[in-house]
Amino acid sequence: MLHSEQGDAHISPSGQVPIFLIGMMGAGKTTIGRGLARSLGREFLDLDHEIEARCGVSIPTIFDIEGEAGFRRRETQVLEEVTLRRAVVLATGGGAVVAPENQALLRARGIVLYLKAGSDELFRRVAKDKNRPMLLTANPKARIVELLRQREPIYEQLADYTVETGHGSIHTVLDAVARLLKEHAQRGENI
Ligand SMILES: Nc1ncnc2c1ncn2[C@@H]1O[C@H](COP(=O)(O)OP(=O)(O)OP(=O)(O)O)[C@@H](O)[C@H]1O
Ligand SMILES: O=C(O)C1=C[C@@H](O)[C@@H](O)[C@H](O)C1
Ligand SMILES: [Mg+2]
Repeated sequence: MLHSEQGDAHISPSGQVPIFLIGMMGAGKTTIGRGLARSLGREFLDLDHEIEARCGVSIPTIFDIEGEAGFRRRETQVLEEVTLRRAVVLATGGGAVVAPENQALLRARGIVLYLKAGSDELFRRVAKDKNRPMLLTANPKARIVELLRQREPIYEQLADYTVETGHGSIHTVLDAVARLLKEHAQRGENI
């Protein structure tokens, strides 16, 4: 549910409430986010890309220079800024939900949609991609299992809606999201 913060969120004109996608690496936040934004006629923002644009370097480089703690500080700063944008679909980073201050921003400022997939499928999707510093370990599959175990309760607790993305096509997921948002609007909720 959309909780108003400083009284601003609930007075957004129709079509202005930001939609935040949360979930693990490979769950489809970027892919589904782009498609959803296109179908709603909204701007699409990706938190990881916004961080990279502001820093002028890639996320792996930020991890190399500043470590995870430095990346997380930057992630919170950029999240604070981009969650104020109206009428956007925002794909967050896989770990953006962990910091309590980030949870508060997401909860207060928009509709939170959890894209959920199991560890086998997540691993299949990200295995060949070297751009994910959290997975640069001897056993990336075990790392995904562990991160999912830690984060799943946070994703579940933060989500207004959850959509399974581990099976079926991108099209099927986009249809399911569109249906949820339509029902949300039909209940008289802001969107
Ligand atoms: N049903 C589906 N829903 C979403 N993505 C799917 C689906 N089926 C296959 N895919 C593929 O899974 C991959 C999802 O990767 P994507 O980069 O969108 O994830 P992400 O959640 O943004 O990850 P990260 O947090 O690392 O940025 C894409 O290559 C996409 O084509
Ligand atoms: O799951 C994570 O902790 C991360 C996911 C990516 O989206 C990036 O934000 C970064 O690689 C960290
Ligand atoms: Mg992404």
